[in-house]
Amino acid sequence: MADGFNPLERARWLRAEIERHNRAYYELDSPLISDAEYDALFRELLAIEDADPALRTPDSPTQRVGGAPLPEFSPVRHAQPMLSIRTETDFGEGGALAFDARVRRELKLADDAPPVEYCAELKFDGLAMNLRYEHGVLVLAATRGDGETGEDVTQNVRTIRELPLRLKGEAPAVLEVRGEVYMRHDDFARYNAAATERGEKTLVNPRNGAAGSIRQLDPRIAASRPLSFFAYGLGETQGWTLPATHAGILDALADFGIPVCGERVITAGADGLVAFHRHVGEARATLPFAIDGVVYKLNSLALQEQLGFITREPRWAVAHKFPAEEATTTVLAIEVQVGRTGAITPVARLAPVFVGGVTVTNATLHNEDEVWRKDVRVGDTVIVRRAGDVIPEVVGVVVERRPPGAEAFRMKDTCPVCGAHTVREPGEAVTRCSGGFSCRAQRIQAILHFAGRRMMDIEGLGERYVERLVEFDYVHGVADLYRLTLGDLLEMKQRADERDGTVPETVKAGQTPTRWAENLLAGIAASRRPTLARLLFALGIRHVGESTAKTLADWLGSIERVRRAPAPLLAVLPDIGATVAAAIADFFAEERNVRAVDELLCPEIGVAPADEHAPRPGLGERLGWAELYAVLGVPRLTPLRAKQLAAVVDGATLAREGVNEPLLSDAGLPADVLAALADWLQGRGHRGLLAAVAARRDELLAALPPASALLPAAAPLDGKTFVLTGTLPTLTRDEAKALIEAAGGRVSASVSKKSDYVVAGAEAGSKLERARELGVAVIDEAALRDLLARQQSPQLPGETVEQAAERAEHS
Ligand SMILES: NC(=O)c1ccc[n+]([C@@H]2O[C@H](COP(=O)([O-])OP(=O)(O)OC[C@H]3O[C@@H](n4cnc5c(N)ncnc54)[C@H](O)[C@@H]3O)[C@@H](O)[C@H]2O)c1
Ligand SMILES: [Zn+2]
Repeated sequence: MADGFNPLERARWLRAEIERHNRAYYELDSPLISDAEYDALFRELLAIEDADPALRTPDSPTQRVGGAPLPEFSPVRHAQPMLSIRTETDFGEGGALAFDARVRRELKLADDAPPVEYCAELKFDGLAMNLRYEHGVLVLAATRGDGETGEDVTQNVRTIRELPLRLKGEAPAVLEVRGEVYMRHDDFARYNAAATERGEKTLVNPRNGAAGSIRQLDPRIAASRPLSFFAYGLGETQGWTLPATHAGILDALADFGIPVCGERVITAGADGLVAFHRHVGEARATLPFAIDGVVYKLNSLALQEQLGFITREPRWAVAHKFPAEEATTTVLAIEVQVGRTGAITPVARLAPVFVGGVTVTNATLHNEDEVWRKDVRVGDTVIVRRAGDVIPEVVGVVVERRPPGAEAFRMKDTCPVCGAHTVREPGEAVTRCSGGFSCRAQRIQAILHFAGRRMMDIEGLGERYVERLVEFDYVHGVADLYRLTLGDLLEMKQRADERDGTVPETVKAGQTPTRWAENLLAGIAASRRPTLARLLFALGIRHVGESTAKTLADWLGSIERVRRAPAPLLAVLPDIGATVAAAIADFFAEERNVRAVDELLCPEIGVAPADEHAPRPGLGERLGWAELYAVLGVPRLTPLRAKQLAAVVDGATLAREGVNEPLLSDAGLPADVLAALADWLQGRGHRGLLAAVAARRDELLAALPPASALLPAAAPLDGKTFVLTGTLPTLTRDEAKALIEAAGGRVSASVSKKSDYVVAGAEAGSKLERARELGVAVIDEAALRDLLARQQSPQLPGETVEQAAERAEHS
């Protein structure tokens, strides 16, 4: 042949290649290529064999089903062969039209004959299974294998909880149920999370998870993997009058107690099939399990019989697939991206591949651990997944196709953008650039976030402009956006064009060359009066997402109040909690952030929330004594205990009467907490503080004083470890321990390098020696009391430290 194409050779090669993939897929449950690629090979072979039937060998994969059964399992000869189904490759309406047309032709229906009735189901993406019930009892479960002979996996199938071991109702002598074993998305995720935790291998996808679990030799392993089942047809039956339709069979199986998927319809004609395909395509992402298409079946069993079978598939059924959500491609490079909070995310640059309906050129690798866990390397062949709108991700590597010399990925210890060193907090998966706002990448991302649609919604301020504005230093912080002039923007564009060597775009009809800049300035100006929630979200405070920003805006009503609210007070707002409250406090503790907010709000720039209001009326009610107790920072008084305390005594009474037994015995607080409370009340100025808060509660709530006002400094012994030894002059060992713990310290039994102090009394023994050896500070009871007394007296709003101390003296 002129072009060197030899169909005989090609067919041979395709057969060998398909065999190889069948083995990897069916026998080893670890495919080397994506289904789409496999299907392409299979179609090509079909086409060659169709063009020249002489090339069709009896052992061609087109003439057979699946793969050989594994020798580890007992073989099961199927009473009726388990076939495959023909796949329509047209993902659009064409697939449904072609099937309906074929059925009508083969049934020899006249053009004006009424539409054919079909049963349409989902095509579950799992593993085909034949369940044999004899007199209602499950006696055998077998895989499809090569269609003739499967594997006996009864032990493993018995572990599927939703499958009845005994059928409901009056069961026939023999009933073989055909269906799919699959793994639900949530079970898959939960299993993988647990496996990761145990340091075990994770499952690549639910399909492989199901297939791999069923073909475990150890039924305990299968039992540990959460599997599910849906029936879709029958094998052999004895002693049963078959229903007249396929839909009738499914209903009957459901009545026997076998799981049958509810997403099925009886419909008529090509239109009905098209509608079902479209409907399922839209619902696909929300289904709790994976499907790879829908299946159409002629509903009437009589008509099914009339059509019969060809080699490996019935003529009366077809699979109409959806575009694959997974594909294989190669990794061209692994780059890292720096996000708004400095988080460094590895990203795989990929050879372009069509998946999930779009061309994908990169996929997130999440973080360093993920890259390691999946061991993705440059040059690797990887399986990429893109489902719905989610960011494409690399699900796994085809290790067999790794080129020699491919090197494992290593995260550099400096930021690729600013060169600052990177840090990874213990217990965190994320590596961050420590450059903060001096890192250009972080600045760019912060500004992009600020301008985003759900934040300040600055029209026209896309990635390209932000990059240039930052790069050429027209914008450093977000406030600078509002200082930009037309001159700045045009100059920036000119500099960028000169540097990039781009010819300025030719003037489009009706567009002046400055139109874009005017539009951008108009977009910036139009963003000046956002809602408070948007502004708060836009600031990019860690953990403050859209809904948290809304809560803050709702309850507090002004950015000033959000800034001044003490963290424990924020923490009692609905759905905020300690982490978020701490993040907000951290944000405003940074000088630069305060300055940025001040700048934005200054009259010259004129960004101002359009909806400031007084604190929500309910705030005063909500901040009952429970919350105020929590705010006051009494040691050991967790929010829950604060609630218990508030249930029996308000702050004014407590300030007046102190911890007295009859008053507090109803609170149900542990003795050590009561002791800590009593102790706290003895502390300098605490009673006075409580009384003052009680007297001025409404005022305080309205003003939401600065954080420093209501909060004691960190407990004096926070994080310090003590060891007690010998007999102290006045304190018992338990009392000393309680005091230390109430002040945030820890008492340990033995001296180590980690000990901060050894408190030694009379007749101290070996611990004292050990402390001296290790150079740990040794103190006596008096010194301990000094440490305990170092607690500062909290201030009230507007008070200096001195004034607070003075007030404390007088109380
Ligand atoms: N990636 C690879 O290397 C590789 C190798 C071999 C096969 N494959 C994939 O497997 C497919 C071929 O395998 P197949 O022969 O099992 O065909 P198939 O999976 O495309 O279709 C037949 C199977 O569909 C299942 N099914 C799910 N829902 C059903 C329903 N409602 N009614 C009837 N059957 C239903 C049954 O288990 C049945 O055996 C190929 O299209 C390819 O995508 C991939
Ligand atoms: Zn950096």
